[in-house]
Amino acid sequence: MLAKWFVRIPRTTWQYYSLRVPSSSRATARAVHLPATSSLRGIRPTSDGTGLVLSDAQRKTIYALSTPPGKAGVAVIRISGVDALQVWRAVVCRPTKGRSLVKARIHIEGDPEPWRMYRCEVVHPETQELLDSGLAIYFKGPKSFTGDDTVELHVHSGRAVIASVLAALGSFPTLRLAEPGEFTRRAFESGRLDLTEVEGLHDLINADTSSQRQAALQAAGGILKDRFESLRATILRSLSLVEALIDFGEEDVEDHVLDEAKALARQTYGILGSLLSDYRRSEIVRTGLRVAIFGPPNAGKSTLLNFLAKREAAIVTNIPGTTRDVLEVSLDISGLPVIISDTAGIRATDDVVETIGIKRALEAVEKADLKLCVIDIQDIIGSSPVLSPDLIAIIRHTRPIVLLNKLDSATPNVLEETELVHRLVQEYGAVGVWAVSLRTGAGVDAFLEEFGDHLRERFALNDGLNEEDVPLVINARHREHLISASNFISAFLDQTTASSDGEVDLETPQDLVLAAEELRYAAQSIGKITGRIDVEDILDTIFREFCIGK
Ligand SMILES: Nc1nc2c(ncn2[C@@H]2O[C@H](COP(=O)(O)OP(=O)(O)OP(=O)(O)O)[C@@H](O)[C@H]2O)c(=O)[nH]1
Ligand SMILES: [K+]
Ligand SMILES: [Mg+2]
Repeated sequence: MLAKWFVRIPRTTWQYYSLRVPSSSRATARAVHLPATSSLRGIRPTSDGTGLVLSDAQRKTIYALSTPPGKAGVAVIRISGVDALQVWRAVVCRPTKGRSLVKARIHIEGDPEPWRMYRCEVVHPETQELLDSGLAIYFKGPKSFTGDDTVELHVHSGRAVIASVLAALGSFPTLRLAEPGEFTRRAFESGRLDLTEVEGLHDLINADTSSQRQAALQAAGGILKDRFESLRATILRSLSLVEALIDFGEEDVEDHVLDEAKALARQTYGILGSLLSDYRRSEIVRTGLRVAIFGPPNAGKSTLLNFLAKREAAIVTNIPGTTRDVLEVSLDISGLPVIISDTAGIRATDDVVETIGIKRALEAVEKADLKLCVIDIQDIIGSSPVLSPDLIAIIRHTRPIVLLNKLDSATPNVLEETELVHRLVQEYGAVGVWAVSLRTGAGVDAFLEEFGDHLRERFALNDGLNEEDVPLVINARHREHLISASNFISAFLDQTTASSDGEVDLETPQDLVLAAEELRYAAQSIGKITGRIDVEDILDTIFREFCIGK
């Protein structure tokens, strides 16, 4: 059981440190000595955002395979915690020439130099049996990923080798297998990473496309953290001005103090607004851009999907009305994650199933970030073009990119003489028209290249996400706290803004105290994003999503 006790060290009238420590004597000693030490390792803020918690999980040494299980060149096994060095002393031996499995092993003299790779043999700590030969490295805390002493064993990645090394580590009574994400959790708890960096790391491991990788690197590298911390600092500066007014009264503080506090709040409010308005773009980078393919039957919509997916994802036949349901495929187009859906051809029909399919097609088009209308080029050539009024109405409404397919069936300069092409853009509002043959591949490369550029341009997803002025990629959790911070700041501004008679409605100091409270809550909301404010309830969710060994 954890005995909770708190050491409160007053800082200002409203800030204090508190410590919650386990009841073991060692932890107690650390807690008692804490104020005198400069290092705050293993300590993080408490729920009120002003104190610090000493993590009890910090004690146990954990180990796990950090590379995917299975046959490969190298497997990395990580051991992290106070006993890491002890593990090294017991299992890491000097490489020897004769490969006898049973002969006495020579342990490396003295302790390893940190951050240096050693060629070694890995042996069982009790039987001294040779398990594998490989490499070992010792990271001395706090300069390690977790912040604790860490040893990495690089062995051959075979099931039996990995199993024997893990079993050997399991024979240490003080070691236990790490839970999913536990190494990262310790990095967070020791203050090496904040929550946005943890999330960035998670996204980096799961990044499939280059834009996801860039956004994840941005977060993992602390850019999000820095921006959020600076927002929080601005709110706190505003708050300290209001606090000064409260503490010293209007007579002793210069006139413009409240104005200055409000200007800072307004500035923050603006930044929050632009972060939030950019959320859809963030979502696109994180989860993918939705593109819907639609058009008349038999235009080659499913052929296009298969072409993009590089596999036979959808059924293609020359029978109009082949596709009935919406079919979704995740793709990487020019480094962007794209979820592309193929839909039923739009036409008037009595078929019940097809009718439902067409309804779903229209819904998918409505939902999509980008609409791609595929039309058989034959349908628009000649004196009597056959685009249905329904389809024209949908084009007008959705402003799609139009792909004229089956160029192979037309004469090369067909587009110049086709009036409808010009009308598609000028009258119906298509954002672009390309002509291709999905059968011969003519025009397809040019289309894909320009399509990729179009996506990047339209959603401001240019290369160089790490540049200062590039918008940040935020996730749903960040968004929630940004919204509440924005609401609190707006409430503060309301409460301190001149009423209709031109007088600021702050009759009593009490009013100012209440307004200040809004700023305090706003700062707390931002603090929750970085994990500066204790967010115990969501930690489990975040770390559970990691794999074991990370
Ligand atoms: N000549 C020619 N035929 C093509 C081309 N692209 C596709 N087709 C053919 O057109 C027919 C219809 O293709 P699909 O991909 O099934 O068309 P769809 O738009 O998905 O049709 P539905 O699902 O029925 O609405 C098939 O026979 C394809 O082989 C092309 O560029 N040139
Ligand atoms: K078809
Ligand atoms: Mg189809």
